[in-house]
Amino acid sequence: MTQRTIKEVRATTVRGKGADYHDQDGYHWIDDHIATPMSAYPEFRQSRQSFGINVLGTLVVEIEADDGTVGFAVTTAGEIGAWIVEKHLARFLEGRPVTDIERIWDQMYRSTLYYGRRGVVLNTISGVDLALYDLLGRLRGEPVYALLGGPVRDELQFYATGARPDRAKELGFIGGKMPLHFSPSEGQEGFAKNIAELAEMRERVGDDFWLMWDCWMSLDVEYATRLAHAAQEHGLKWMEEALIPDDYWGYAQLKQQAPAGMLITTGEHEATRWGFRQLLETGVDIIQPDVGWCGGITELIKISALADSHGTMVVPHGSSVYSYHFVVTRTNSPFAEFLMMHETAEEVVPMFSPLLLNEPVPVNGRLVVPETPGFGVELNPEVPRDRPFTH
Ligand SMILES: C[C@H](O)[C@H](O)CC(=O)C(=O)O
Ligand SMILES: [Mg+2]
Repeated sequence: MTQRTIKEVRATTVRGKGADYHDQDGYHWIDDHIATPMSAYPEFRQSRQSFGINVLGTLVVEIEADDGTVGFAVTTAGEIGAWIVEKHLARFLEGRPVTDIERIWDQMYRSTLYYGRRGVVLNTISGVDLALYDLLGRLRGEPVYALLGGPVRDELQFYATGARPDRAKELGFIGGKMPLHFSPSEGQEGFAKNIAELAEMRERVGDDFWLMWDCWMSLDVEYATRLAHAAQEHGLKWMEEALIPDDYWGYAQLKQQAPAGMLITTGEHEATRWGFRQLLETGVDIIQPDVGWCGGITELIKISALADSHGTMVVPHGSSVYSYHFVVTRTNSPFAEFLMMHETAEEVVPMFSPLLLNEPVPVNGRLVVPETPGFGVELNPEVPRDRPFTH
């Protein structure tokens, strides 16, 4: 391949749906009285949008090579991310060879340490990193999974996240992860309703189907431990993100106190190899980095190797194609998540719809990752984008 250099980096933003999958209008299961850290405040219990879960919006990073080829990626970072890309990070890319992925990542990370390390800065770095992989794949005419060493299995199998594990079973998924609806602030009555929902879903799906709970950072160690023990008789496979991400000590305690055989999982709001090192030391069973938030593919390779050396599985959070191209290359990522973005979680729809074209979805719970170059998706030209900053 002719050595190509990066000509220009552009950051645009999109409002509504897209990578900010919480920015839904109208009824959606994903915003219907889900337990969160904000459930402590009754006025913010019913809707996550009420406390601003959708304020960021989508960031689209495009990287153009000197021959006009454009790679892109999407993540949750909106205008803040667009500013970081245009005003700060672009300098580490423009004029560099497109293969300088490690150097570019390292310079983006080190140069933002004084205001970054986690959160929206790492989301943004992830977006740039993924766009670079997309560009390299397009220039080489290869899917990203080939750049990562090639697949270790022929197809992916998925569990589904949504309010209807019973429907997920009919659709061929291997399990269903449902949101926990009631937080500790909703007392014993809420606790009983949580257990009743699980029991009812177990009735509907039968004994052999995986059922999991996504607790979205809403619990404390005492409540999570009690809930885990009460859930055991209903065959809960794992309890996800029970605690706030900074409570590494709480995760260690929860892992020790949880019933034998029930998995403790977390990590979608964690970032970088150092954050995941701390998490791995707690003994959790599965780590769940979001590829668009944890530092991108470049960082995920390191996180995954670290997890492998601990004997821990890596099952990325959501992330659509950015997850699929990675998961298919790693033996310690035996299955993938599919986030049901259908309003009532009854049908399979593309996760980042309507922003991406050609976004693959599982059929009968399975997917052969397409061999289209890069991540194999295109931006939908009908979705309006803004470029709030330039450099
Ligand atoms: C359903 C959860 O509250 C969240 O919106 C998605 C998530 O954490 C997951 O897919 O995992
Ligand atoms: Mg989750």
